[in-house]
Amino acid sequence: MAEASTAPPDQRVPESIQHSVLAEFAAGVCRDIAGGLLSTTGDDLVPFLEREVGRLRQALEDPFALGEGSEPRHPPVFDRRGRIAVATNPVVSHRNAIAPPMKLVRSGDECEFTVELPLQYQGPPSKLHGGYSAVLLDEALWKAVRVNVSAISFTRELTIGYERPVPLFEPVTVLARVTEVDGRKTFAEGEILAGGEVCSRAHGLWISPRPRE
Ligand SMILES: CCCCC/C=C\C/C=C\C/C=C\C/C=C\CCCC(=O)SCCNC(=O)CCNC(=O)[C@H](O)C(C)(C)COP(=O)(O)OP(=O)(O)OC[C@H]1O[C@@H](n2cnc3c(N)ncnc32)[C@H](O)[C@@H]1OP(=O)(O)O
Repeated sequence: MAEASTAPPDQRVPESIQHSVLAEFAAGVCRDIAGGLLSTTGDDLVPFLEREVGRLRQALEDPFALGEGSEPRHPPVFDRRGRIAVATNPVVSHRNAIAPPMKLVRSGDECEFTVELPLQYQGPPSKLHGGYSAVLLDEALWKAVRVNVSAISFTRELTIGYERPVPLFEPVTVLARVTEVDGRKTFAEGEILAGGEVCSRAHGLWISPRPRE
């Protein structure tokens, strides 16, 4: 077990680069299995699973081949209390197999993310499930609030407008920005775009908890 530290986040990584890269690679294989189980049937199923398990076995036999020159996206860090913190976020963490993962491209007054959604996120045929559009927008708008307001805030209201279906299997862009700060309340808005066209719009309210008396 790693010893406690008071080092700030991102200062100490309590596992080797190879293990962090291996964990993120394994999460990627889990994602590929999740998608492949929905697109692979009958006689193709066993060879598909053998291939995926084989990729994992090969990585376990030679983790250095994986880590060669690559950096983990989300290595564990020590949090402010000195506890090991793994990035569990179900939208952006490369170590979380249920995250697509959505990637931050630009951060500032406006935050921009890119993401490609595979089959496990399907609602209508070849289109994104609407509830998952809300997940992507919640995360993106929360990030814009996090970047622009120092206190941690939580989603209080989130309204989504579905204007066009969001396609699977191709890169889509998610944009988000803060529109107003009023004490503990921060208002934000954003969009999901595909091929330059707006598919979904969101606006919402984030509130930072009232300081303890
Ligand atoms: C490198 C360092 C990093 C450090 C990071 C450290 C820690 C990170 C920790 C956490 C990370 C958090 C999230 C990351 C994950 C996900 C990102 C996506 C975001 C989410 O997924 S997050 C989950 C879903 N989220 C919730 O789980 C919230 C549940 N909820 C609550 O926990 C409370 O609801 C709370 C605390 C939000 C507020 O509680 P409260 O009691 O303080 O609020 P209250 O009711 O007093 O309202 C205050 C003022 O807002 C006005 N007001 C209310 N509603 C309004 C409306 N609709 N329109 C206009 N005004 C409105 C009132 O009228 C009043 O106004 P006034 O002050 O003027 O009277």
